[in-house]
Amino acid sequence: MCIFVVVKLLGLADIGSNLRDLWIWANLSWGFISCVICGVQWYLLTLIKVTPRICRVTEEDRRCLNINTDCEEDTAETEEDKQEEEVNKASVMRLLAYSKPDLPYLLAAFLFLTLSSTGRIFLPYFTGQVIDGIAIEKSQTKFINALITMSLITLASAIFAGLRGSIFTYIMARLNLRIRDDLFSSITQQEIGFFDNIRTGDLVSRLTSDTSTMSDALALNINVFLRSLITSIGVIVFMFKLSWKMSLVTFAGLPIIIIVSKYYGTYYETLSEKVQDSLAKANVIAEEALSTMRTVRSFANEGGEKSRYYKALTITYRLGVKLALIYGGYVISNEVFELILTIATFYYGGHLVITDQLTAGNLVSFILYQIQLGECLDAIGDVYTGLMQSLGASHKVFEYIDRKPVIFNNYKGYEPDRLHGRIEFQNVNFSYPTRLDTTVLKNINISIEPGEIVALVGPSGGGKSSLVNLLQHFYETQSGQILLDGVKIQNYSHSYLHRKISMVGQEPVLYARTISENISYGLEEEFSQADILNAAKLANAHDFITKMTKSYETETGEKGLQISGGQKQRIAIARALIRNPVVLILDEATSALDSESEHVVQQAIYSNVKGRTVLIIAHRLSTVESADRIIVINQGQVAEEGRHEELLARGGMYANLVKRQLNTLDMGSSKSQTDITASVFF
Ligand SMILES: Nc1ncnc2c1ncn2[C@@H]1O[C@H](COP(=O)(O)OP(=O)(O)OP(=O)(O)O)[C@@H](O)[C@H]1O
Repeated sequence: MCIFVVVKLLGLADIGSNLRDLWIWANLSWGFISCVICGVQWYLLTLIKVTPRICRVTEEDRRCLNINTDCEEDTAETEEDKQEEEVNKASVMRLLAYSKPDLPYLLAAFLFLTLSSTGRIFLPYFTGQVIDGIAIEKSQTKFINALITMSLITLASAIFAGLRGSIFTYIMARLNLRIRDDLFSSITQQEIGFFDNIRTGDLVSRLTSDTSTMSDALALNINVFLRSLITSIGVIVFMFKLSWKMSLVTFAGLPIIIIVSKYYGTYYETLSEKVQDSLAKANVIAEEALSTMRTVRSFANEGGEKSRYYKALTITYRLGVKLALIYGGYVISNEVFELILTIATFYYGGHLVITDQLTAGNLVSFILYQIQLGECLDAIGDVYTGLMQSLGASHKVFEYIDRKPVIFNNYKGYEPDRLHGRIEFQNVNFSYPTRLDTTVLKNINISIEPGEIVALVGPSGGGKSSLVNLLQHFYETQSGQILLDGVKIQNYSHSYLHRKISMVGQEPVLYARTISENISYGLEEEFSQADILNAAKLANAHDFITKMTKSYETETGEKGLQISGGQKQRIAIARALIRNPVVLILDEATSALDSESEHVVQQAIYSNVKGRTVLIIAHRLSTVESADRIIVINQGQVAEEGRHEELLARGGMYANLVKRQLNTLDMGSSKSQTDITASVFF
């Protein structure tokens, strides 16, 4: 109907009707009004489809009519859309606020953008002038003048475009730096429970791809959007100036192209999102397999992992096929509509040139403008999708940047000059945040004196590691408190607490750095080379380190994979000892050592414990028996406590476990004494 109105107007103008006649405009207005009414009707029809009216159908109707929950889905979808819109609005504001420090650069970039876009608008006009000068007027002066003007405009526009591009890229780099820094710092502040619940791959993709997509929003999409918008406005003005009749032909056909593009675009976008999601799932599978390649190899499960990955990829592939079909349909229909529009323009333009209503040069200019407008509208469409993607990504990034950790790390807390190392657990009850329904520690009351060596023993899963996790303030207790020298651990400064309490964990993590850097990890220049050597000697690591060709400068590889398990443990012990901690926690820290090395390390620890409280979690009898006190933890409770001999005499759980252990050893009478002391206790 729109096209009909336009064609009627052009036809009347062409047969020489007086366009000032009222009846002509009344007729055209009627056509236009009916067009609007038609649009409104279509809109109302679409609304009916998604109104929750069907939802008022009773349960009985639903059963009789076998109506499913589609209507609920529809309403849910509209709710979701609304929410997404709100989120996008908030993200735009946030993104703009984030760009505040770049305001001077942004203003400069926008200035150059306006200048370069304005320059580009004049180019087709002068191209037409050159053609008119050559072909119609055959005037050398006219075409040379037009050529010079065109060259100057092109040159200026190129310089401005270059300046615009580099400033936007610079802004993008600055924005990226700020966002990544803020995001990484926010993530590293989160409580340990947060990391229990989230995949590392997820966080890494926030840090890498989402932050890039997000800065693209500003530097790339907004740049392209504004550039295309300014050019489009200028182009439309020129088109109407050259020929209002031809402009009407162009704009009559344009809505069809826009509707087709939007229809396909929305569908394409939804499918693309699905492809991205399925690809992310496949990536998780690949990441898991690649990061555990040793385990995969040792179970010879390469085939299993391959087929898991292939299955995930097949989903992406199927979606990809659908996407390809949709894309094909889109390109064909788009090209056909564009062809129709071009033919209409040439046909009508040719008619205008032949009837002397338009010059040939102006026709060429007009067609160039038409192409430019098509490009700009295409770019605006693409930018919209890109902008939405960026906003989606920025929403996720801001969610992490804004997240307040559940456990607050006190950065300016209590820092006494001297710490004695008295530890008290008072009525502690604890569940992990990921499993709140399971109480891991139940009413724990333990008091450890400064300088005492306490061994925590008990069956696996009893709660020993959870106790030391709490002592390091990795988690918050549900009730009760943990005191260090009579002060709640949460009142201490974060860095002070972790300088005074050092831990060597069950699977010590080394970084892909040199041995020397691993031992001094986190110490920031407050140590000497002698300190590193001393700590390594205490941990019985010095000898094996100096035997390596690069000695302390040997790289340990990713997660310390280039050295043995026992060597890794000794470096981790040296890393704990260099801090000269008041409380030393060894959670199965010597389990990978042979009994000889373990003995040396233990001697080193025991002879250096003066003024140091040591908490040892161990399964080996040799490690446990020489402790000042043994605490048996079973099912989250303190089952028994006392010295080795006392507990043996008491004949309780500890004694039973020792007896059972020794019986097992008696049966293997060929074992040496070393084997006995090294054997697994619990
Ligand atoms: N991060 C966690 N999230 C949820 N539950 C956990 C977590 N870590 C441990 N648990 C659970 O808490 C309970 C106590 O585990 P903990 O590691 O403290 O036992 P443990 O005595 O140190 O065992 P082991 O001797 O095998 O190291 C177990 O049931 C375990 O499954």
